Amino acid sequence: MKILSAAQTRQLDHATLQEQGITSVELMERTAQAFTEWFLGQFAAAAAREVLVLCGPGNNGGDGLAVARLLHAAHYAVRVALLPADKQSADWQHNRQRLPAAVPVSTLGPHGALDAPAEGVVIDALFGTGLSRPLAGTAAAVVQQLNQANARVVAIDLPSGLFADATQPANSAVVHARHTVSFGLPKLAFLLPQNAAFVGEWKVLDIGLSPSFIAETATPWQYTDVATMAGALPARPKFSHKGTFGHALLLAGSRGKMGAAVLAAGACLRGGVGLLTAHIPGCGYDIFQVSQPEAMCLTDAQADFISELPELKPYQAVGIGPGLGQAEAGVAVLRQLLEAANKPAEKRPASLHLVIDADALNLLGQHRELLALLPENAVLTPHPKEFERLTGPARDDYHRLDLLRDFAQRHRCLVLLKGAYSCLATPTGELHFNSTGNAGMATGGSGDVLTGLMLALRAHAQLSPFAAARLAVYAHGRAGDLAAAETGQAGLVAGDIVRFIGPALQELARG
Ligand SMILES: NC(=O)C1=CN([C@@H]2O[C@H](COP(=O)(O)OP(=O)(O)OC[C@H]3O[C@@H](n4cnc5c(N)ncnc54)[C@H](OP(=O)(O)O)[C@@H]3O)[C@@H](O)[C@H]2O)[C@@H](O)CC1
Ligand SMILES: [K+]
Repeated sequence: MKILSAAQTRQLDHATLQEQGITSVELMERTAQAFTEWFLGQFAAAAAREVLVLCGPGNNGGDGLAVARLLHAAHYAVRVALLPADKQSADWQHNRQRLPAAVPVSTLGPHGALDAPAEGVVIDALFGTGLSRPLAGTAAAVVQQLNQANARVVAIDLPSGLFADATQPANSAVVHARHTVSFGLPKLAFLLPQNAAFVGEWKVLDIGLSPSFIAETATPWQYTDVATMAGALPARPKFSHKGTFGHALLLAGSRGKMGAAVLAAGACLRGGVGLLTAHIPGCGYDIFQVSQPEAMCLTDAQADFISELPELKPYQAVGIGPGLGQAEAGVAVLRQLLEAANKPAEKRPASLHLVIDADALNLLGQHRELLALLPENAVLTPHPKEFERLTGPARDDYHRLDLLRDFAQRHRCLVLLKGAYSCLATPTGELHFNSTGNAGMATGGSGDVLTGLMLALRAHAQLSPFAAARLAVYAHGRAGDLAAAETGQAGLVAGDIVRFIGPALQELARG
């Protein structure tokens, strides 16, 4: 699913009107009906039936007026408060006229009490995608009052004061919504941690916006949802054997961190790899063999950390990082691996796929000269701190996305920035935000599980580097969601994610 800019969203609205031969008032009515239907489902309890709708001067306010009329018709106790303005949009005026006289209407002032319903809901229809500058004056005062009242706020389209696709100045007034209900496509702002307190739970409702305009419009931002991923895992051919699904090598573990190697290996095996060999420090041999009998095991000359790179010929994919530690010997191993992957094709296995994570990323951050050796389509899986060690600090989440895009393009690699909406950057400059996963997965070992699953899918001959990476992050999140349904988020541990990789992949299998 694409994510469009605020400007493209306006064009999409216009294209929809032209294509479907409807007026903007009719589209506004469709929008208000979709919102109201969602609202009735969400707030059916008697106590929630007192509603204050705050309306700005544009079409977002027009949506609010139409919603007020529809909720009044559904027997909610609705009040409307208008933001004073020099002019209102034509569709706003249309819906103002249609508002039944029985709905009380007041005008907001900078000092007047907001009088938010204690048990009910405030609908924020002050500003949407037409926000052209930070809020000031009465609008800012109203938003501050609203936030202080700690009211249950539902924002229409966007929390007022929040830009759809750009950062707003620090300390500017933005509504803190419990729910944000938007239309057609998600907005970039919803996916960034810095906006979490403003956006709350978000939802996108289908209002039949022009599919052809969406298909033809170019955007770097994509949202990987369930529809995107249907059938993403190729079926296993009947006459396949273990070689069909690749032989992966995992370089992982150090004294005290063998669990990372065990978890990554488990995820790789559950990810459907044909064969897995792990190269681990000597101290981990018994631990590893006992806990992962399906994997083969090579031990390093060193007992406590990895100091050697094994012969790479048998493998299609190599994963390095989980529990590696930051011993200096790891730098030489990483350098040798990158050099081997860069050697001319006849001297190394065809298409050696690399997955680089955790301590291997920290080593890269400490030795940035190694970045020049990254082979094309290597996948790096940093969390924001690890990413910062590679690129330097970001000013805000939008700047971080710029750094991410730039890094992936410059080094021609895939970079997965992990977070609530993990973002996969491609060498061609696309940013794919993942939709699965939950806060229970913010727990030790979760990243190691992702590395193992990523490794399995990169070893899979039928998946392109990008398809494998996107599938891995989606399935990892989905496995976490299935696990949390059983354990709850607090009780979820990384091993639970491994257990649910099979069911998650099964949902995504091509029929
Ligand atoms: N078009 C359609 O068919 C559909 C549209 N839909 C709905 O319309 C919404 C977009 O509507 P919109 O474009 O009218 O913008 P909106 O956010 O209401 O505000 C614009 C007004 O606010 C003003 N203004 C801006 N910033 C300000 C500030 N800081 N402080 C004070 N004033 C400020 C601005 O004035 P100006 O910038 O010109 O000075 C202008 O007067 C969209 O989010 C969705 O809810 C849906 O129903 C789907 C169908
Ligand atoms: K709004």
